[in-house]
Parts: sequence; C-alpha cells; structure tokens
Amino acid sequence: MAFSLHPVIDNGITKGAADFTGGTIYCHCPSDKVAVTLKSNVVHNHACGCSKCWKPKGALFAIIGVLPRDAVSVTANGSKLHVLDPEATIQRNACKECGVHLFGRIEKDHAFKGLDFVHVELSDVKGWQEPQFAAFVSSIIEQGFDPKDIDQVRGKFKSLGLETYDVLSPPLMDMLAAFTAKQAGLL
Ligand SMILES: N[C@@H](CCC(=O)N[C@@H](CS)C(=O)NCC(=O)O)C(=O)O
Ligand SMILES: [Zn+2]
Ligand SMILES: [Zn+2]
Repeated sequence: MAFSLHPVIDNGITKGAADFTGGTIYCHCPSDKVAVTLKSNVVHNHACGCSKCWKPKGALFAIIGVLPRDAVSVTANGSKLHVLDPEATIQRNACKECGVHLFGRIEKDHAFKGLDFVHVELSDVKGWQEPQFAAFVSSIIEQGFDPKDIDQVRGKFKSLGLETYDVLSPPLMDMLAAFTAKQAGLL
C-alpha cells in the first residue's frame, strides 16, 4: 500500500549539521505568520505517531524534537497562539488560524520539564538534527490505520535506519522511570 510517513523522511534522511545553532519556525498562515525563534538545535528529534502531535496533511507521523525552553521565544504574531489542551502534560501552543503547533511546553513537575517540543520542518533553514527514531508507532492504528499494514510502516522506518517503538525510546523511557522512582523516594 502507498503511504507517507512524513514528507521530510519519505525519500531518505538528510543528516543535520554539527555546528548548527538554530533558526526561526513559522506557522502556515499566508500572511501575519506566527514566528518562533529557536536559539539552538534540537535533540531527541523523532517521528511521533500519537494523535496529539501536529502532522502535515497526509502524513502518518509528526516529527518533533526538543530544546531548552529558554532558547524558545515568540517573535511575531504571538496573539494568534492558544493552548490546545491546558490539562495535557504538554501544552501545545497552536496557531488559531491555520492550526499548526508552534511549541509544546511542560509546566507541571515532569522528567521533561524545561524542554520545549518543536517541529523544525516549519523552519526555512537546513541543518537541524535529523530524526533519530520512531515513537508511538501503534498509536496510528487508534487513528484508523489498518493494523494489517503496520509491518510495512515499521519496515519503512527500518529501511531508513530508524528504530521503532510503541512508546518512547529506551533512554527516554529510562528518564521517565527514574523520575517516578525519585518522586517515590526510591532513587
Ligand atoms: N495513544 C495515544 C498516545 C498519546 C501520548 O501519550 N502522546 C505522548 C507523545 S507526544 C505524550 O507524551 N503525550 C503527552 C501529552 O500529550 O501531553 C494517542 O495516540 O493519543
Ligand atoms: Zn497560522
Ligand atoms: Zn506525540
């Protein structure tokens, strides 16, 4: 079957630049775009199949990375931003007009607090860290993807050199688990 994982990786992965220092991301509005300036590269860049992350039209996955929240600033048309779900762990700041998510932020006590989540494909410059793995792969089935074709999705990621997981990668799961243990006073 024909499908698009995400336009940025469908035809192969382009490595980022080692000395890259960031750029500005923009929403999809034709004018008065929301602009958010990122003062560093991202890390843990990955594909996410969950239902909450913003995906370009026709793509099965979002691509999302993190950077320190201090490196993130809204530089134009911030009045168009709203938080989609204030109760969610990740507060996704989206453009009210075009629906694009500009940044996700964690305000509650959490292992990833202090890191913002961004889609660097919204930038017009190259050099961002390339995707490292695929997360929440089985979540695309919850959104209507036929489970009989899921091995083709996993196979396509493998052919691109990306490992697939149904939650997050082991290092990130370890960080979450260690945080839980510390809160319980066990570490
Ligand atoms: N299977 C669920 C998974 C949702 C989920 O847990 N998403 C992850 C990856 S972005 C998460 O950390 N969510 C926290 C949040 O959205 O606040 C779905 O597809 O909706
Ligand atoms: Zn917009
Ligand atoms: Zn997600």
